[in-house]
Amino acid sequence: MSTKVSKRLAAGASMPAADENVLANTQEAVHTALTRLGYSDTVYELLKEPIRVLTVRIPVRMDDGHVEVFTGFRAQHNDAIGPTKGGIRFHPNVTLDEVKALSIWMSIKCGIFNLPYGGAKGGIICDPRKMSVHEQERLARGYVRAVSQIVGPTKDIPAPDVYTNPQIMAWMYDEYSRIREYDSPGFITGKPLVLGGSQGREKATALGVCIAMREAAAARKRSLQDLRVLIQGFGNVGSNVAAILHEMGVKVVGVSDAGGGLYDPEGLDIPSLLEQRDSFGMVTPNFSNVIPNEEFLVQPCDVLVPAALENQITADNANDIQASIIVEAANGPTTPQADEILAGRNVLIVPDVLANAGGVTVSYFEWVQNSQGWYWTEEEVNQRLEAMMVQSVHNILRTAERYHVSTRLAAYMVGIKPFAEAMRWRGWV
Ligand SMILES: NC(=O)C1=CN([C@@H]2O[C@H](COP(=O)(O)OP(=O)(O)OC[C@H]3O[C@@H](n4cnc5c(N)ncnc54)[C@H](O)[C@@H]3O)[C@@H](O)[C@H]2O)C=CC1
Ligand SMILES: O=C(O)CCC(=O)C(=O)O
Repeated sequence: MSTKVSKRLAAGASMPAADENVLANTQEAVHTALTRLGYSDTVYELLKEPIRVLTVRIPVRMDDGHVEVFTGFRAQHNDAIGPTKGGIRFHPNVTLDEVKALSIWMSIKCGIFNLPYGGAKGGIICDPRKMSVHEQERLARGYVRAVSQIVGPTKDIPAPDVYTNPQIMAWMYDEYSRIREYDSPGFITGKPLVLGGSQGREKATALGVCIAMREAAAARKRSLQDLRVLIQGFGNVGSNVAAILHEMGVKVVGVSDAGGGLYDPEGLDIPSLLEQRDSFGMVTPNFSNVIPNEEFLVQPCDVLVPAALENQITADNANDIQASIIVEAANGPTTPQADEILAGRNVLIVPDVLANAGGVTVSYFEWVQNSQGWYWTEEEVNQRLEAMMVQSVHNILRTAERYHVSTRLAAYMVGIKPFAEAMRWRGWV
């Protein structure tokens, strides 16, 4: 760990456990990647934090008549390449540091996939599971009013993330268009199809994860059809990974949600679980044989797909994880200490910034279609996504081999380089 980061961690009494501080971990990874590529400390100085962060307070009239004030954030990491882009998360544990880290990860994804964007991310501290639909709508609209000055189709383009969905994107799109007094479909992606959404966006992150899994398995000389897969999280990403794998004839032996996990070594009945799933990705309340979340990740499997939240694979469970391949669908699921343990055990990791970038890639397709008013078929979307995923996975595997570094460091090196170069050409550094 660099001296700067160690000092920052030592100074922060109220910070989370050092190994679980997602912002410090991300800064450390960016620093290592830039140093390895030979860039100066000035480049790191500009890339270690978002260039712009807005904290907003959003008053919302609740259904019982009282006003509740919510805190929200929008972090824009770097706009040297183009407008910034990234999802909005509704979750009770959202923090500013988390949103900043998520915005940096968005930049790395865009860099790896050569998308003409920098990264951004938004979050609101709230629990939509305890709010009515009308309260969620008022919150979504209030957030857009609060950040409207810094977002827009050529400035910063939001999208869905944890506990947000096409309906919330539709309200946000409507609110933004009213403020600007013209229809602006390119302001936000992940919209319903009838409002200019893209074919394939809903499943795009999951499809990208499955393509990355197939390529990683091939790199280990394994066929996907022979593998047993364990999926943590049964929301947009996790449930669609399960659905796609099931269609491909791959055995899904475990799925979990915020309440715990279900496991069957013979393979779960995925179509039935998909039918029972609620809009917040919960399925376990319908079962009595639920495994506690702490025990779920260490169940027997060949491939583990974390598709929930950050810091799930830690020094506490990394030695007991049985998968030989981990495909990170979630953002930031693995701590640096766990990474080291897994590397020592020769576990192949397809890092988040590579594995889950199918989502932002098809969001980019949506934005392109909105600007052209010309819409593609699902087949066209999926073919383009497949080509970009395969190329990116092989690029990262080759880079890891060439520089003798982990796949995560290789992904950071490939993803951060375009930002360093764009800033140099612009004369910023
Ligand atoms: N939706 C998208 O297009 C993209 C999502 N991601 C990432 O994928 C992850 C999942 O996102 P979504 O599926 O969109 O969210 P979602 O809100 O649709 O689903 C979240 C799922 O995680 C489960 N969960 C929450 N806490 C849990 C815990 N402690 N243990 C096990 N499960 C838990 C929930 O019950 C739910 O099943 C997040 O890290 C997100 O940032 C990354 C790229 C794009
Ligand atoms: O679709 C997008 O623009 C962003 C998706 C996202 O938030 C992510 O990749 O973490």
